Amino acid sequence: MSTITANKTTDFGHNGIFPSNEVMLDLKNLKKVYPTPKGDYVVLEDLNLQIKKEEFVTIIGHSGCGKTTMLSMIAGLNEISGGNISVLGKYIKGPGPDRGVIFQAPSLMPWMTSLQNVLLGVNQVFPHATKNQRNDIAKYYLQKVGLENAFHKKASDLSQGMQQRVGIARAFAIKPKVLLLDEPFGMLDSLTRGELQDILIEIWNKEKITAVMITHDVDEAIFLADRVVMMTSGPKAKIGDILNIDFERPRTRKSVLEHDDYYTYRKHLIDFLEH
Ligand SMILES: Nc1ncnc2c1ncn2[C@@H]1O[C@H](COP(=O)(O)OP(=O)(O)OP(=O)(O)O)[C@@H](O)[C@H]1O
Repeated sequence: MSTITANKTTDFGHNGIFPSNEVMLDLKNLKKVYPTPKGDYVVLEDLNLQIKKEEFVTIIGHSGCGKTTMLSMIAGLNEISGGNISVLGKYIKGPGPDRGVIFQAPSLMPWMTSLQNVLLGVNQVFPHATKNQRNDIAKYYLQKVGLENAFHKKASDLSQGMQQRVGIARAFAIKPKVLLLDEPFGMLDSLTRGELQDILIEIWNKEKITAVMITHDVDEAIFLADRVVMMTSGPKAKIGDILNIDFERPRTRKSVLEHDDYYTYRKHLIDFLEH
């Protein structure tokens, strides 16, 4: 039986917890202030987090604590008010192809086909590849998400689950170093959700990229993650606690549910959220 290793990140200090050559993503003393009519609102303050290469990290925390704010800052879509974020030791200065994003709603171009939607990113990131090569990349990832029969279907004709599959294919097809996922399965029924979790893990495992995913679902957080990061409630939210999930991979839902530590992990996360 493995043991629970829950580390308080407040003990980590600012020099990091992992050797620098193992770190993919480094958030140092991160701060975010939103100006509001009532004055400045400090959402995040002194937030420190390191994420290792090829790690799958899930983020949980109360609604409104600042999870999306943090993720959008990593994506380079939201300005940093203080501190810094680096990818492989380089400070980020805006969005870039090294970071792919999957949102809750995939925001596809509704009049374009699945293939055309995936090609939008591929064409930008691989401008020197031939048209055939770019088509092959886009089709490869569409096949991976089970859309081999829907290359030429318009996005507006696809179900929500299929649209999210296109969103996943689109994000992987630009071959990012880091994949950022903001509640990607939040709007889906549980069966589709399970299927897409399996697809996500399969491609993540094959591509060896780093994944950071926000979820409100404690079971999803445990099933997918190497570590579950818990954010404190705002204002001035930071990392409150981190839980290492020591289950072997590949995992099945059954093996996870039957594991001796499953309910201990679950209780740890629920206790954190309830206090
Ligand atoms: N552009 C903005 N201007 C002012 N306040 C904002 C802005 N964006 C977000 N906020 C506020 O910042 C806080 C954090 O929002 P954020 O969306 O990051 O939280 P969250 O943890 O992702 O929430 P949820 O789990 O509900 O998605 C909230 O109080 C929100 O109202």
